[in-house]
Amino acid sequence: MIIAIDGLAGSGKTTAGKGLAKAIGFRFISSGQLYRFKALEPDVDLLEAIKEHKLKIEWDIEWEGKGISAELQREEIGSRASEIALLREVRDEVNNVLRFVAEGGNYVIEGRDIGTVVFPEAGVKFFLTAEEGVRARRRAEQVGEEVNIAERDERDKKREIAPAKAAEDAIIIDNSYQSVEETIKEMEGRLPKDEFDFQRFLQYVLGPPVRGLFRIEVVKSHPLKYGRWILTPNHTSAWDGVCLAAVLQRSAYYVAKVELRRILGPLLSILNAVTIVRDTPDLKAIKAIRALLTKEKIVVIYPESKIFTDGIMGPFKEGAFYFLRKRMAPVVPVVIKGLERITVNTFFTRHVRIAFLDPVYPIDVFGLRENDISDKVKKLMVNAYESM
Ligand SMILES: Nc1ncnc2c1ncn2[C@@H]1O[C@H](COP(=O)(O)OP(=O)(O)OP(=O)(O)O)[C@@H](O)[C@H]1O
Ligand SMILES: Nc1ccn([C@@H]2O[C@H](COP(=O)(O)O)[C@@H](O)[C@H]2O)c(=O)n1
Repeated sequence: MIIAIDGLAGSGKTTAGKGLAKAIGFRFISSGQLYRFKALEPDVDLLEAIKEHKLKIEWDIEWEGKGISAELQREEIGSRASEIALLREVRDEVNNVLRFVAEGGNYVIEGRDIGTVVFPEAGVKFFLTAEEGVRARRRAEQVGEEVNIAERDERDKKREIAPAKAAEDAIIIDNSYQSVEETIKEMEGRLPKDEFDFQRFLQYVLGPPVRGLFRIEVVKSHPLKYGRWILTPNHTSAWDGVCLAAVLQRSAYYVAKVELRRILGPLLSILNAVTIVRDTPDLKAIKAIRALLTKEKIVVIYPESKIFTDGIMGPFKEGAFYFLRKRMAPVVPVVIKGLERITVNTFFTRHVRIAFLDPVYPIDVFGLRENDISDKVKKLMVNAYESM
């Protein structure tokens, strides 16, 4: 999901955008930083640098392994950036890079034309504004020098290509007299929520007893309330899907082998399962998963594809990482420990621990093959399992 934040200089796009991204577990990109980088290094081909992993633009810009945000923040660079931002070829280059990096990810992206030009299909669009005097004072405090914000506003608003303006469907927030926290809270309150379904009902009703019965402890969490995610848990028991559902704040769509339909029948659909024929490229299932991700849902795919009861993870099938390599969604590796070799005698003495590892985004694995991606994620999961 893309959340676009546009607005004029000093309206708080970067500060509130980063805060929102942290609160909801998304990554953040400042497009202004890219224009600033282009002003500083005009000869660098941005897309090539990204593909070679030399330029990192998420959160703060890193160039050849070095953070350069302080340098980019200088007023002189900001002013030069707003001049080169008038040029069509520079805008096209920056926009291509933004679209390339963000494809299939969950991002908050700030700028002047994110909702109007770069991502007109963004899931939510905000336009932040504040009185000119307030913005000028904020900017001056940030850079420690007097700032002519009116001149920059004029250039950004009146330029012919992609002028800074609110998209027709943008939510406009005037934060002149708001704290940063109030602005973030207001934005989060405007994000689209999932519709209530049967699985969500079960999570409400059965979540607390299941958490109590298995003494579930989430040892590492990641916010998953919004956006599209693929969860790839290890599979030690038929109960791990139940334990996972009991700690999620949303419904998830479980990818299950088609044979389960014979046992569970229509209950499978009510529980949001997507059935898959194993060991073949099941195009129907791939299409169904792609559609769910486009609708910003959570999909659970077991990379081992069957249960390994003894706590030693089995070989990972590459299919789970197809959607990551095809840039459709980030993967959150999930490690579940404490359900191994479950028997009637040990059922009531379980202490289940669950870790949601840091998400792996399509851009992180650009250039890797599916089996390299699967090895990389398995290594992360095995290390986490052994340390839990
Ligand atoms: N309600 C608020 N929301 C966001 N930022 C605020 C708010 N109140 C004060 N600020 C302050 O405003 C300053 C300017 O914010 P920020 O740099 O995020 O603006 P910006 O819109 O990204 O500006 P630019 O486009 O020039 O980079 C920051 O120091 C921030 O702490
Ligand atoms: N989407 C964008 C983002 C920025 N610009 C131009 O870059 C200048 C620097 O941006 P900051 O947000 O870091 O201040 C800005 O003044 C704009 O001229 C842009 O055109 N489009």
